[in-house]
Amino acid sequence: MNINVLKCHGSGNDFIIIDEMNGNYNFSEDDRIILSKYLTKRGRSIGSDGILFIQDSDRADAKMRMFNTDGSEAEMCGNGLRCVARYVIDLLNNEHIVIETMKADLEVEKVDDIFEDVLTYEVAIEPVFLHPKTLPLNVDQPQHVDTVIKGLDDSLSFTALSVPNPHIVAVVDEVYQKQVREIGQRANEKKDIFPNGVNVSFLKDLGDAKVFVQTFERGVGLTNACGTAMSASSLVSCLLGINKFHEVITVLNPGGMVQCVVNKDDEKGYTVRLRGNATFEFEGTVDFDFSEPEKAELVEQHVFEDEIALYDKLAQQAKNMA
Ligand SMILES: N[C@@H](CCC[C@H](N)C(=O)O)C(=O)O
Repeated sequence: MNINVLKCHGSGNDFIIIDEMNGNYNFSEDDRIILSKYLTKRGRSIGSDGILFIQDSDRADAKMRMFNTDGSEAEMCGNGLRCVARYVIDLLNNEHIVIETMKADLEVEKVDDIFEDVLTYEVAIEPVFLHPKTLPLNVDQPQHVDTVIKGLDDSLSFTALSVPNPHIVAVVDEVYQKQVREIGQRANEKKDIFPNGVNVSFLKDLGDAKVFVQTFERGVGLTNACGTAMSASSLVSCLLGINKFHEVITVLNPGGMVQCVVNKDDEKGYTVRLRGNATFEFEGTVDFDFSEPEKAELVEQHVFEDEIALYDKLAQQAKNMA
């Protein structure tokens, strides 16, 4: 069968969008898992950090479902939601819309560019919980803030939170990719501690409301950036007094940069607004046979060269700032 795909990224965290609202594909749940495992393999048909399926919603403007490269489905995806926001906003010609996700219906909107000519979108990251059972993290206290996780690593202190996918964040003096990978892999092997796995981030404070964040993503591995992780890390930086609630935090990452504002409200508790690019790379068609998924072939139809070049400038500036 032929499947239309749109390749996109948020902060270099890249995805394949498949529009099931207009595509009429009738995928089963198994089909989505197979597509996620095969189309995301780097060096093969496309390659990405996951697939974003856009579906009809009976209560919002559209529904986003996010699948990791191992075929697991995530509760939420911040960088992906910005890309879906752009796609649906363009489709409906409406700049403020609501997207249904697994745990919440989230407002998304087009906002002023955070970098010259790089189209920018803002998404709500909520609900946020600090109770370890919401990840789940098997520990016996109502919150796990800046504390060693027994059985993971004795030298690192983590804060655990769900936004609403599960995250742990360590504040460190220097970020070493090798260490992030090692701890990320270990955390995701230890099902007695994290039964559903976890996204693991290391945050370095750069001063002046700027931080650098590197993440090992559950179901994927090290990525250029993870939107929910940058939101979770920003919240942790406010909880630990590094940054301030209600103020813009610039989050640099290996793929670029975003802005986060962490809000604290008596009624809603903690919420985060995540703002950044949603860059389209190319659109095309994949010839896919579910009985021979490894033979999938991409026919590129249109490459968005100008957007790619404009984003490269942002990424370069982010590199200079980190
Ligand atoms: N990259 C995403 C998060 C994707 C899901 C994550 N790997 C999980 O399993 O929770 C983001 O931008 O938030």
